[in-house]
Amino acid sequence: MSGAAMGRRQMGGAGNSHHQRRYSSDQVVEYSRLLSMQRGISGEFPVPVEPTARRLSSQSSSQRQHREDVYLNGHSPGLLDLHSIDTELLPQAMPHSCFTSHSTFSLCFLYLLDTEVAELLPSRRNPVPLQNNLLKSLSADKEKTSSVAKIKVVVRKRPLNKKEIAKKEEDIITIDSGSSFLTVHEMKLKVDLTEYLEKHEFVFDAVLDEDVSNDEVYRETVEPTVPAIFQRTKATCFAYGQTGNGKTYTMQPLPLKASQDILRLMHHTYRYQGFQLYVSFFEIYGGKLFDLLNDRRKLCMREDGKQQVCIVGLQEFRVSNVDSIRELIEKGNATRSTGTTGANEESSRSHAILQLAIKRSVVGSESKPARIVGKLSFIDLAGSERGADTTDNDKQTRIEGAEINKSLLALKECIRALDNDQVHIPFRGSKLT
Ligand SMILES: Nc1ncnc2c1ncn2[C@@H]1O[C@H](COP(=O)(O)OP(=O)(O)OP(=O)(O)O)[C@@H](O)[C@H]1O
Repeated sequence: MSGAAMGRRQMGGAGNSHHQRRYSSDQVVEYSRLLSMQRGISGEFPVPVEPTARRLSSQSSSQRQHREDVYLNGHSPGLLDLHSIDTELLPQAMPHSCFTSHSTFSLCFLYLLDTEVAELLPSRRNPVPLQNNLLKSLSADKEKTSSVAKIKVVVRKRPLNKKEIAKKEEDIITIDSGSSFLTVHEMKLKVDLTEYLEKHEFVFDAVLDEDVSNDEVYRETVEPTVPAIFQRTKATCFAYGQTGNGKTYTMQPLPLKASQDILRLMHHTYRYQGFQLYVSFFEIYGGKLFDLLNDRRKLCMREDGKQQVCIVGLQEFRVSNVDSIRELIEKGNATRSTGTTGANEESSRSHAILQLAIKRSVVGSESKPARIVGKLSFIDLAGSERGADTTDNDKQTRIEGAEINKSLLALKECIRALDNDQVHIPFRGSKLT
């Protein structure tokens, strides 16, 4: 569906210009911006039909060469550390305040991990191998010297929904199958008001098309991190994107799949080594914390003597089989705050954080509390919203939207500070951070 629609758009314009982004972080920013802007023009194009295959094969060899050059000269799709993430990872998205579900139909799906884990991860699948030795050594150095975290950015496209199809909205993204590229087609107007399409190509660590299953999403994103959490690593996987673009749909199956793998490792590879698995699930709603596994009990966030942030009163459940984990996850999901926005009838109005903690008791002192070894956190962020998406909504929904955007802005500030190696990271900007 999307391919054909894309072809139509491309051919429908009076001309084509072609932009390729050079840095992954720019990609995230520019990508969000472009997607946001499309709303105003959706459904306004002439629609001559041009199948995707023809469109792609009609690309000139120089275009293809250019694309390869970009890959070889700086688009190593390896694990990104924060130094390679542009400081403007999220900010442009927020001030633009023009998020819309109607033609923004993909989400950025990221995970961050502690430095230790980078070495433990299997080597990435590079669609185009780095051939330049200098580049190779630079990227190796970068991986080694990354002092804070590693980040991997995966984008998943969702299909147009019924509402969008009914409104004859256009699909503005094409993905070359098996590649890490995606193209956003932006309609522009010349000074003489003739329309033309500008193509923007983006490279991410991975790009998943609309027909990709949740299992494949898991394999691409979370699965490689699971063994690492037995090796004193904390990994965080979060879904970012505007309201209605599929964050919850994508995130919900992941913790259960991860738990299955964790239990398998505990019962086989790490058998008799004293590892235990704990589940906790809470949400941040309106700047306050609520335990989703304990009747939405209000929780407090405190810093201990070691400057570690603790969530006081959060219930953790020790689990040893998949069924009990499934029950807990379902219970938490059912308790989560949802509402309706102009863009999503069942919109999550909170950031939901599900944590799978691996603990271990010291041999010989089983009576003492087990110590944490590693943690896998899944954060289903609330969707960012633009003002126009909330005009139909009541006051409460608009207040929620403002609070959500505020916390996402704080998240952006932290990523920016980490990226700039700043001494002060504004983690106190929001409960989320
Ligand atoms: N990849 C997909 N394939 C099929 N349907 C999808 C896909 N992604 C999302 N959807 C559908 O789109 C709708 C909105 O998705 P979802 O609730 O996950 O969005 P969201 O980003 O979590 O929104 P919000 O931020 O408002 O909570 C749902 O009905 C969901 O089933």
